[in-house]
Amino acid sequence: MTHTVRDIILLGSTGSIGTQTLDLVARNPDRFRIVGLAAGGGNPELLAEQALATGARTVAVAKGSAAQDLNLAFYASAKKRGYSAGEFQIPEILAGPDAATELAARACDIVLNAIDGAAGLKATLAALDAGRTLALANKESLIIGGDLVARRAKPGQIVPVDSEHSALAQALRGGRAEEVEKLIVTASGGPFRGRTRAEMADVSPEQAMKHPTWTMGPLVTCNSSTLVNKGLEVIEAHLLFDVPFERIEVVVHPQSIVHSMVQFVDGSTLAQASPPDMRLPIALALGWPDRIPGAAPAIDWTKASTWEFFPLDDEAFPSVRLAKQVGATGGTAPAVFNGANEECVAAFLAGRLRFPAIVDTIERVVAEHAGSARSQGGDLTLEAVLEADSWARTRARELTTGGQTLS
Ligand SMILES: NC(=O)C1=CN([C@@H]2O[C@H](COP(=O)(O)OP(=O)(O)OC[C@H]3O[C@@H](n4cnc5c(N)ncnc54)[C@H](OP(=O)(O)O)[C@@H]3O)[C@@H](O)[C@H]2O)C=CC1
Ligand SMILES: CC(=O)[C@@H](O)[C@H](O)COP(=O)(O)O
Ligand SMILES: [Mn+2]
Repeated sequence: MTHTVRDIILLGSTGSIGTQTLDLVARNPDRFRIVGLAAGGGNPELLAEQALATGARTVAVAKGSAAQDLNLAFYASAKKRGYSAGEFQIPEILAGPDAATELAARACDIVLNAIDGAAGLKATLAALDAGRTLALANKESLIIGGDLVARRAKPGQIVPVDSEHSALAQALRGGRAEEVEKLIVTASGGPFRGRTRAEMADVSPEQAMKHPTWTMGPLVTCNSSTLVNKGLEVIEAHLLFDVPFERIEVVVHPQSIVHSMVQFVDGSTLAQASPPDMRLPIALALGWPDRIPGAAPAIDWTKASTWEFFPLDDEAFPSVRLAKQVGATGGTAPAVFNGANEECVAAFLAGRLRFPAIVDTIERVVAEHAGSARSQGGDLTLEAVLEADSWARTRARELTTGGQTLS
């Protein structure tokens, strides 16, 4: 069966999701073509190599100073490939903090946003405003943008890449919206599953980076160790599928084979199960609603296996409860939650903050925000979200430096 080739602009191409996406695209040239790549500028050699390998027309790099490195890297890569001068095309280079946003609005069929953190927000808005299908891995942009993002998206314009939300979207195909009883979001439980708060007091960044089942970028990996990732994912599920928070539950599933489930009013639960491999949800998002044959290995049912499910330990991991409160508050509260988290994760990974202080600080910054004028309602604007994000980062920094480090 022939397919129309879909042109893709990939934001965050040098990262974990980005590189897995390029692997998938390379294996399906009859379906997908890369027309644009964006990265931060931390790895110009890899970005140049990717651009030459894909023939991307345009390359965007956030660090303005990286443009020169990129140019040099293109020629070095071309030389390494044995290309003569006329054999390769130097792509257009966009450089600066808004380069990815400019690229996201360029002609294509799909923008896959795989930037990490709040930095992906403007590009998400630009892709939606340009009418592109947005394959969304950058969960933070939806979560902090909330209604600002949701009201710019046409029905079906945002397709989830996040494994749990891809699973939920698949299971939701099994019934009508009014037949949904609840969403069950699964969590690996992270590297510290089973520990008490006291037993996590002195864990190191290296320990937090040892995710039990997934290999991911540093921010989402640290967020999985505090369960902040799961809290973010509950808000993401609420925004994507319009299910109230009280009907979204988290269950710990250490094997990370069931990627989430939908329970219907008749008592039936539909689950999506596959070995933990992000190429499957990436492929489904790019091919939606079609499935891409061979996207990732399936479960080997000839082998014995055990799947476990446990209730979440809210005492040891309060971030999910906090995220639900923040999500229900809405407005700029999610931006404050996420901004404080990104600041504290950076401090923890740099060895400047103890692990328990990540969620403790988020809790305190969120509480201060709730009591301040800035959290008033009304139509959310980009300026208000960015201001709340910046305030939260500053406040988190103040609380965790100058001897005020929380327990
Ligand atoms: N990794 C995974 O398995 C999963 C990830 N996600 C989500 O997907 C997103 C990406 O995660 P992951 O791939 O792990 O992250 P990584 O840290 O591995 O990669 C982040 C990518 O974003 C680029 N980047 C950072 N800032 C900018 C910017 N301002 N403009 C353009 N590019 C930028 C980085 O470029 P550079 O290399 O130059 O710094 C890098 O290519 C996150 O939101 C994460 O929560 C969701 C589910 C699973
Ligand atoms: C693969 C993916 O979607 C990640 O968000 C993953 O879910 C993180 O694992 P946790 O379940 O430990 O948060
Ligand atoms: Mn996930």
